[in-house]
Amino acid sequence: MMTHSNSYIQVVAGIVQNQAGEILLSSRPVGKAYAGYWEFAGGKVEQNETLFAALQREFNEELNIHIHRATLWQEKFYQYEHANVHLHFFIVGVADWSGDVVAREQQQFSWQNPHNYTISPMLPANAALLQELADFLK
Ligand SMILES: Nc1nc2c([nH]c(=O)n2[C@H]2C[C@H](O)[C@@H](COP(=O)(O)OP(=O)(O)OP(=O)(O)O)O2)c(=O)[nH]1
Repeated sequence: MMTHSNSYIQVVAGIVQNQAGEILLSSRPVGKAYAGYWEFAGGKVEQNETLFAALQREFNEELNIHIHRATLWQEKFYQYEHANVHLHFFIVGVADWSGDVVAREQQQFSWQNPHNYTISPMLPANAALLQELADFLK
């Protein structure tokens, strides 16, 4: 069991589903590390913030949607050249969010079929997870 809570930045990311069984991907804005790469919306957890509160805050800030409920699905550790991250991936089912999706931070968003992505590149830390997700959602 890895315990890296001191040296690893805590990050939350949400896998939001729609009625068509698609999942929501976001592109990283210009100016950030890996700008233009696709990821699940989310971001760094702040001091004294729960993972779920961070997820709610990031989705409101970035995509204008409200998360009512989310289920922690997977955790991953990854070492980038810019940071070491402890990623917490949440599944947000079709009934677990509301609002109209609006890209509020100069990013793009795209609803994607988890069995057939038409966008790239994806963040390298997510490669294995995207495979597991296709199996999980089939
Ligand atoms: N949001 C998100 N981040 C991910 C995913 N996969 C992955 O490796 N990451 C990494 C990229 C970044 O190093 C880190 C998230 O940090 P960030 O810089 O985007 O967070 P933030 O929005 O809070 O950034 P900032 O306010 O500090 O600019 O986690 C993912 O699917 N979603």
